[in-house]
Amino acid sequence: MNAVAASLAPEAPRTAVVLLGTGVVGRALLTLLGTPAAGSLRLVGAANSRRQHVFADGLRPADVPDALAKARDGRDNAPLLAALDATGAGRKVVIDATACTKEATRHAEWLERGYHVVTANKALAGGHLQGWRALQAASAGGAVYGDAATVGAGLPVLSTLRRLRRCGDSLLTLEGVFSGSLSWLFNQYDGSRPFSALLGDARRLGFTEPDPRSDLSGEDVARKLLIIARHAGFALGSDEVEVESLVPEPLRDLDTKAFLERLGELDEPLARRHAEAKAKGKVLRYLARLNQRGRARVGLVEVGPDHPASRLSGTDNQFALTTTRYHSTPLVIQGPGAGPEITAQALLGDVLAL
Ligand SMILES: NC(=O)C1=CN([C@@H]2O[C@H](COP(=O)(O)OP(=O)(O)OC[C@H]3O[C@@H](n4cnc5c(N)ncnc54)[C@H](O)[C@@H]3O)[C@@H](O)[C@H]2O)C=CC1
Ligand SMILES: N[C@@H](CC=O)C(=O)O
Repeated sequence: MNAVAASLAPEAPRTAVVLLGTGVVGRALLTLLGTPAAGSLRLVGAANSRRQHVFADGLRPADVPDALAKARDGRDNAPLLAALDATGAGRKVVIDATACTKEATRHAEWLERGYHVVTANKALAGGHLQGWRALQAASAGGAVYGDAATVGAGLPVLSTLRRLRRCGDSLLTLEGVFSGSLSWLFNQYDGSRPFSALLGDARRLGFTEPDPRSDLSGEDVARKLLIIARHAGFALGSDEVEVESLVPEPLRDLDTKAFLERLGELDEPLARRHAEAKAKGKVLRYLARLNQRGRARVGLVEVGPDHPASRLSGTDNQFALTTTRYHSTPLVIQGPGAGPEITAQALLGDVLAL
């Protein structure tokens, strides 16, 4: 019997959870919810974009895909929240493992109603400034916003920044590689295989967003930059980040399926950029930068062998934080920054920290 199954008991659990999103990250989380580490949690509902299943006495995580496959079409969050209420649990948690903007816009409302929210979905915190402000106001009521998975797939970036700020330190500048998929792509890309073929691999490995244009357009990196900058006190609007998109103009407005059929059109422009960089003894890296005046830019940069980002491997992210106290040398946080297992662990970690 797995850990969550063992907690399928009539008495009120300490923590009850519902899971939105059973894709790459959601499925990895279901696996973790079946381990002893999650023994104190009761999963009472799960949903994908089309269906949901609710069971107030607790769902075995392994049974969720089957339960959703058998459920009728239809989505409504009210029964999921009602299932949380019905448990009488001390901590009621909505876990958002979707990339859905509509769900993200509800985060503040859930917090206001007393549900803790643990999210991998960056669309609210990294979207319009108004949404960020709504989140801050809603969190003041006591419900917790677990956001570790939104930056660096759980690397201790936001927690470190919060800790520094509590001590009176402040962020001066920020630079690094904030995308696991773009890091993996440019760490691998040497011109021998088409960029589009590598992108196909990155999708299969679960590193990209559901629509990889969110990565290639710089949108996902810009969101992470905004989340960090806002945590550091920069009230940056989403239109204040200069973003270089790697998606050729004719591919920008296609639906996802049509875009995926034309991935080959990415190859020529990137092969050219790669050859130009190589001729100068440099490599390409997709960098995010925030300067002391709050000027923010994300885009493709040629970096020489002396640049720290030139030495990254795999899906490594790198966050170099220069602060009033980490001044002569930045505080650098580096490690894998994408992948279902580590992202799911970041979600579980935030739930267990409540
Ligand atoms: N893959 C990774 O390495 C990382 C992903 N993330 C974030 O995790 C989130 C999920 O990513 P993936 O699992 O890779 O995507 P995915 O496309 O594999 O899964 C998304 C899931 O959300 C569901 N969904 C969509 N709209 C929904 C709605 N309104 N209600 C309920 N379910 C809904 C879909 O049916 C699907 O099950 C995204 O926000 C992504 O940015 C964050 C850090 C790392
Ligand atoms: N698609 C994202 C996943 C994590 O946020 C990335 O590539 O970094």
